[in-house]
Amino acid sequence: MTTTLAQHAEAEAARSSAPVTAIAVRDLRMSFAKRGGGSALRPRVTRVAAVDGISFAVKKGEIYGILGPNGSGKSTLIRAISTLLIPDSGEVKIFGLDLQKDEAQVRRLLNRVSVDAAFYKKLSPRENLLYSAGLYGIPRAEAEAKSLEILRRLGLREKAFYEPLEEMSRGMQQKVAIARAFLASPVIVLLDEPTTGLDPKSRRDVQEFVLELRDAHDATIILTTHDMPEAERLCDRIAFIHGGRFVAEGSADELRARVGGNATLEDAFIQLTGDDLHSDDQEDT
Ligand SMILES: Nc1ncnc2c1ncn2[C@@H]1O[C@H](COP(=O)(O)OP(=O)(O)OP(=O)(O)O)[C@@H](O)[C@H]1O
Repeated sequence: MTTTLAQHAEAEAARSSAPVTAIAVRDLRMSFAKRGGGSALRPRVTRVAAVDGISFAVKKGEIYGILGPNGSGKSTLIRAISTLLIPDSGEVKIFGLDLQKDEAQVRRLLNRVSVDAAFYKKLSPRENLLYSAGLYGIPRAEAEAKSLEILRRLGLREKAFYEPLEEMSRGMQQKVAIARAFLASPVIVLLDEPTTGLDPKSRRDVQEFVLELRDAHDATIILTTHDMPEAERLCDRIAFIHGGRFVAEGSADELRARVGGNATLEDAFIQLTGDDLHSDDQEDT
């Protein structure tokens, strides 16, 4: 069997004892055209910078959190890293592979979970997961056992495994999306607000599952959230994003220390961004 570029990059990473950079993002920029003002015949179109020159690096096995309010650019950043959007400029490297030049290789290393996950809604979680497993080349019996184990672990009752997805709540569908992302034991997982809309018990199930997976499989994870306790609990390092820019980066302790005293992470966010995480979204600011 020939060694792919990606396998080679991973093997190189495993050989070295120094922390390996899994994801390196350099000066990434992404803007969208937005209509506003002008007349009905001649609407004014302006460009809105959703991601405005972001650079950061994530080490192999790290859980890196991106914390910011609605409209701050989290999803756009995740979509650009997962090859769903082509950025205006900048560079993303995954284990040294270039996102655009080596797209096919990179795609095999990445898995993204978001609330807008695409499924065959008339089919059950079992059918959807077995279909995806087939695409990953996982044998059917193994896929069936693994899917069931992950869904149980995420607190989904077994009966739901066989019911059409369209009859399930959004939270349950979210768990199926998470199960699918972890089915193939991916090297890098991009979790776009994985617990938004989940009840407290489900949120905890998902958080514990994410921690276990990182510990058991050394997966590298980027996670976006607006939940402070979630960021503190899961993330080795956190970046505060505001208006498409990273305003601060560090461990939760480091971010709190930058503000001083007995500051909470929320205090740190407010002071460092000059904004409140729970204020109205940033889309029109
Ligand atoms: N497809 C698009 N077309 C036009 N504008 C977009 C598009 N996607 C995002 N935007 C704009 O880019 C900015 C950032 O949006 P983005 O969805 O990345 O924010 P977010 O931090 O993920 O928000 P949320 O927490 O609500 O998911 C917003 O101003 C948004 O309106």
